Amino acid sequence: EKKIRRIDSAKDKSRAREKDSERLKVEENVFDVSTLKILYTLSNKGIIKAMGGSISTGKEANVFYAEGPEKELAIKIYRISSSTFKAMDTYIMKDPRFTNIRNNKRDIIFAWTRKELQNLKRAKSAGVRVPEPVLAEKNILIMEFMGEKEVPYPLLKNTPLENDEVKLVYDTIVEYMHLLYKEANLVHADLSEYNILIDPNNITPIFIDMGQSVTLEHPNAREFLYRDVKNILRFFSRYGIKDKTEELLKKIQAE
Ligand SMILES: N#C/C(=C\c1ccncc1)C(=O)NCc1ccccc1
Repeated sequence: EKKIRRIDSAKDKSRAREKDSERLKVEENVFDVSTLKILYTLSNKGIIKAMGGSISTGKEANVFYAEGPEKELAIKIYRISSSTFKAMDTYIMKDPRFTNIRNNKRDIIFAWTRKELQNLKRAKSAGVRVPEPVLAEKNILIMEFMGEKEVPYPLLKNTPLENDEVKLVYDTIVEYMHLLYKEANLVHADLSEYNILIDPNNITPIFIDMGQSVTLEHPNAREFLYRDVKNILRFFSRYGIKDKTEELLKKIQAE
């Protein structure tokens, strides 16, 4: 009995160590010197009062919680050593808003960060619920924190919907896709249950991650819209939603 307990606790310890090293590794390679300098400057300007922990990590960026002078903030830091900047290439090089940037990694990542800020602003003014954009500085994007007391709102992926909530959430997502298209002239281009938060106070959707969003002038805009529609229909089919792809595409592109 004692022996087993000892083994268990040893296992727990090694698991904890692994977790810490994992977290350290993640945070290590996103906080390069130039990024730290910017964070330091932003904190001297009073824009960031205190940095919190990591909210989510992706291949190309990390999102951290931070305390702002008034509200809670989310700080999205794009990794300069990001390996997926090749993918960014496709989205940004054909975007008429960014044709003139030099084809080097840092400039692409800085342009991408500015693009996410611009896209959030356009989405917001079109009436789509997104985190309030604050500023973009090199590879750092500051936006409103969507959550409460350091706990981010859950992803749609992790939010079981009651029957009487499904239609409202689905219709709001479709309305936001329509507003993005007609008013903001944008396609999200990575829309899925992984990039929609649900505000638990009123079960309403919030679109996040618009770095890859493209204007309708982008040669692949319709293909990206088609993919977004397929993702949303696939997810809501589990709740019995049976809209057809063509039908939804028409609704989103309608006057
Ligand atoms: N923006 C954002 C996110 C959350 C968020 C939460 C609360 N308030 C604002 C934003 C987020 O997790 N994005 C996913 C992601 C994609 C790529 C790299 C890292 C993380």
